[in-house]
Amino acid sequence: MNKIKISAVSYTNTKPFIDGIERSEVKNQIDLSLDIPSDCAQKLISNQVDIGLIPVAAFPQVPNANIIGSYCIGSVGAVNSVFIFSDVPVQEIKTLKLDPQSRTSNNLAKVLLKFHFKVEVEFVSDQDAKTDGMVLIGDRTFGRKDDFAYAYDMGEEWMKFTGLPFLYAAWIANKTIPQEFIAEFDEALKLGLAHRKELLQQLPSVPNFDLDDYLFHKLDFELTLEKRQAMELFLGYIQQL
Ligand SMILES: C=C(O[C@@H]1C=C(C(=O)O)C=C[C@H]1O)C(=O)O
Repeated sequence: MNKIKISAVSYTNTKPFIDGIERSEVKNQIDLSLDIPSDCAQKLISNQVDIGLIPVAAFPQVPNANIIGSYCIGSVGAVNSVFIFSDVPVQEIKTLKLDPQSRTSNNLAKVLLKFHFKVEVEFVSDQDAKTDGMVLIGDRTFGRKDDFAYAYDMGEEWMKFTGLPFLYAAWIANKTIPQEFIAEFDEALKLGLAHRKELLQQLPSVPNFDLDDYLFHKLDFELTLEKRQAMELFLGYIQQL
């Protein structure tokens, strides 16, 4: 049987899932690659993989997109790894650098600035540009909050804006995947989440960052109905940008 090709996020947020796959027989049915989120999305869009843990902002670009399983990368309020870092208060931001590794959080920044903070901002892709602030996601944000005058946690701001949790990335397929495989894959993800304590013992500690709190309390991996509603709402806002 051909292996199912999967691209997953290469950040710490996905390590419990990878650990669960490694612990399970299902790994023998998978050809796994770890990529930055923007590449996970690109690989799924261009059919280089069958399933990706991809930024939900890219969902509309995926042919035959369907969410599989019961797990995701989400948060209920603050997530502590998706930020707008800035030198000035948000109301004074005029220019903002986007994160080339992101698809969801770049759009989330645009949505929050326009509809929640109600400020008009110019968005810049050039990483060398001098701007009032920047979007930064993933491990590169760990312990960085104090390096900037202002740090806005976008999971927290989204919750203030909508009263909903947020869905950053979901396991999305670009074709019909056999139900039997999905069930086995989902069990592996569940197993990985159940072994987070052991995983934490293997991970090197990060200065000024509480990894235990991050993997147990900030990230929320359950793909709930509310998170799906948040995704629908978010995609609707993106269309109004
Ligand atoms: C919580 C996070 O969620 C992520 C944010 C993503 C994005 O902005 O496109 C994509 C995948 C997730 O890794 C994070 O990376 O810190």
